[in-house]
Amino acid sequence: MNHPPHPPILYSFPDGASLVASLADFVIKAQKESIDKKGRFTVALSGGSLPKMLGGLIGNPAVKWDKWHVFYADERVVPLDDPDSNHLLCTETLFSKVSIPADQIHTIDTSLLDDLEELADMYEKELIREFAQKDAARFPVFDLILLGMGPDGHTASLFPGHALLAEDDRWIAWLDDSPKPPPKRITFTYPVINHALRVAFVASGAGKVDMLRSVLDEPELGLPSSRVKPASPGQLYWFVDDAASAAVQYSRTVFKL
Ligand SMILES: O=C(O)[C@H](O)[C@@H](O)[C@H](O)[C@H](O)COP(=O)(O)O
Repeated sequence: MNHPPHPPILYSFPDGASLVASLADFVIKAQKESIDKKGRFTVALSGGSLPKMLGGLIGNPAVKWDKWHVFYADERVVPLDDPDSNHLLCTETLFSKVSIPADQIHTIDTSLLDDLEELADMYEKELIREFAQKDAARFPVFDLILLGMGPDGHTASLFPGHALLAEDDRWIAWLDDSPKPPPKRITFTYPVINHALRVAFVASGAGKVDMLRSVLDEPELGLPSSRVKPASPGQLYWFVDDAASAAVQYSRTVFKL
């Protein structure tokens, strides 16, 4: 059956503080719906500024951290204590300040295997264990995948022109030729991203203005971030600031707290 995607919902905020606060409200609402339905909340995180943008959740009594199951939309294949590690970033920025049970944080443990394909297989198997029996679907259905957008339009570790943009079978892929260092990475594929119930991009700053316009107003360019189109009933959201959305023609919802 064909499930055409809903159009993206774009929320634009005057400043970082209101973006952070509204993103926290959005995540808490998604969390409540998921826990009410299934008793758990499955979330995928990315690197960049994203973990910091989740700061509105820290210390918020509405967040049921013990129900969170956290995964990585992508990871740089470096030691887990390397400053380039997304896991290190998320640990320092978020996990060390909240109480997610350690076995519910699904690290891509780069210390276990040198071989990228084996590492991707290992993480894919971990996802299959967590999702396949529970959701009985061909691809996992995440409650929420949180993504950033790079200045070249990449998201997760899906880069413009890369062969992985066409991957339609695997859940987890690997690459050793990332145009942005470090070169070795593990990443969710589009089938995983586009089966999620909710995908939210978070992007801020004037440095994103041209790329955000291209991604939203020129989907025909096929930029990696434009290819994020969760199938119905999934929904794509953009949480951005007004500096990033200044050139966008696509309809905007301006949030007032
Ligand atoms: O893996 C990487 O190279 C980065 O983590 C990258 O994917 C980042 O998430 C985006 O460039 C958005 O970054 P900002 O949100 O910091 O702009």
